[in-house]
Amino acid sequence: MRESRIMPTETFEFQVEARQLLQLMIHSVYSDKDVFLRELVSNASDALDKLRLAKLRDDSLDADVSDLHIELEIDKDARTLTVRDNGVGMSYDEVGQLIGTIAHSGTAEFLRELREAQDGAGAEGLIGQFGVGFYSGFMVADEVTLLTRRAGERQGTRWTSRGEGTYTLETADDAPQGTSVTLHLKPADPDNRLNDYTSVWTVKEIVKRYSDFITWPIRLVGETGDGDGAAGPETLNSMKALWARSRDEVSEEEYHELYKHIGHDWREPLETIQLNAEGTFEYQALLFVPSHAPHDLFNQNFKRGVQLYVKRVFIMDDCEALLPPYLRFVKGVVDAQDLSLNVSREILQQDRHIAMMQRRLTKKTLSSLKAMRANDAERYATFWREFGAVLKEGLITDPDNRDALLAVASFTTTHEDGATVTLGQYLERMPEGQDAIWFVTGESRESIDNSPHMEAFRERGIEVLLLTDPVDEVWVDAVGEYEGKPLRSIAKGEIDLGAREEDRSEGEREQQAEEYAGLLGWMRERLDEEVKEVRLSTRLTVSPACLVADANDLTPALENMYRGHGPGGTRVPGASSNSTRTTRW
Ligand SMILES: Nc1ncnc2c1ncn2[C@@H]1O[C@H](COP(=O)(O)OP(=O)(O)OP(=O)(O)O)[C@@H](O)[C@H]1O
Repeated sequence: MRESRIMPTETFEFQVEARQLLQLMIHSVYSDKDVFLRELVSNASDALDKLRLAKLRDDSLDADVSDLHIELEIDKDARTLTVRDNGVGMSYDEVGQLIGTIAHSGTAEFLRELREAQDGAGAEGLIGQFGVGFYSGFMVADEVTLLTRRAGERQGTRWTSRGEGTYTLETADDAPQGTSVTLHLKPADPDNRLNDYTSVWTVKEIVKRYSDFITWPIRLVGETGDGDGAAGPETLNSMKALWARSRDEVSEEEYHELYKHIGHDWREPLETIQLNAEGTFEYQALLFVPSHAPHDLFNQNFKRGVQLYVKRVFIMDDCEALLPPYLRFVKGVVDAQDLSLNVSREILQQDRHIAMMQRRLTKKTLSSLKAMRANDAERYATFWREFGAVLKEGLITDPDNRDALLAVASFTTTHEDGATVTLGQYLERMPEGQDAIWFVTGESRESIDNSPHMEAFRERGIEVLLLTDPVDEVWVDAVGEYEGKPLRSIAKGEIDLGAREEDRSEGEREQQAEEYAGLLGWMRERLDEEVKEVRLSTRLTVSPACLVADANDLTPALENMYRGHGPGGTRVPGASSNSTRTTRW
């Protein structure tokens, strides 16, 4: 037991961002206010997971884990609803840190997006993404009290706020282990979708809808509306671990609610992937592909990975060893039978079984994406728009799965506006005699369209892949060729597209070269510092001149990126090289 200390009641100001968020909650942009209960139950469930794990790892921890559960208590007279757990709880300092501030890095961006979305339909979706769970209580309550005691500590803490800029903190001697959050409910206002949360029926219905899969019992105590309650408190959820059940037993809605719980997302996932591995090393996995890319997907410290359970016991969030970095957008649960409960991140990185699991989960995910592409083009287009740039990193870092990745990697081309093709489809419609897969890279579609390099290709009707993600510069190099056809940049090296009717004959070209030799020589001299060579070209039809890189050089877009002018903070794995240029006239 830790020493207790008496702290007088102190009033604190919310951090600026927290205050802004609270204001948004109070004047809620979120039409479905019922979700506050999902958020509080979700926090309670996490707190129970944490305590069970802490006790497993340290048996001397002075905490009771004999009946871990969540309680919902309704008091109609006082118009309160309390969500209580006997989980890990929080210390006095933790309450101040976790509840009074917003630790999430993306908060500033979130607030900006939220303000922009205020008038649009997007605002609702944003809230779920940014871990503002606890604050959602202020959508339905005008005062919130949190009483908590950290497992192993003697003294508790009481936190109270009306959400108006300040909160109070005081020590409490009467706090049981765990946390209770009491909401002093606003009057019901069905017109604004503010339901009566003192209604037993309403509360039961919300739990069933949003939290049925929570693996801890959620019990209704106090006013249960069921007579004298002699049969003991009623458990509202079925507690079924969805990943351990066969797919035909579980509804899509149930999967989606689990996704929202673990993915901290409000929207439905795009795809649900289930895997049940039997044999010497058994595990079950339930993976989800979100429908939207998170705002920090390309940040170096993006938290990636799925939740790891061992025999139904939660072990860790963000277990990155189970999927490669290019699948970092995948969320889900993996429950392994034969791992130690004490397994650490370091051990996982070196474990041979984990490496096998990663291989299998990767293949399963890629085959699901392939099936999605084949069966539901529209859904796949959403997937590719959101996550294509990430998946393409795999073309560089995961040669073993390169074919599977190329089977789903989709590119816009000069042929069909908006429609995408795989390299396979490009080859299928490639005219006889074409000896390369042509591509162009650039920062945007517009810059590509205006590129003089496109002229000859446009003129001859040769299909060109339009690549605008920074990673494109690198994977085309790493992959090099597809089915024997080299991938070639239209902006690099000598290009011979074959003669057209109106093209000049060899003799004429030689004559021209002689005619312009003086001018070219003069230019070469003047531009000596800037370019390697100046020569006549057939690749232009309208523009007078263009810059061309040598076949092995960086393209201008990549060069820009390395100089720090490119898309900020973006990581491109495996890039290298330096640059020289040729100017053509
Ligand atoms: N019932 C609880 N027991 C113990 N700690 C809690 C409880 N509720 C909240 N916390 C702590 O407060 C933190 C902030 O909670 P909050 O709901 O605001 O965000 P979050 O849970 O981290 O994110 P999200 O809502 O996206 O899950 C939690 O991460 C947790 O550490």
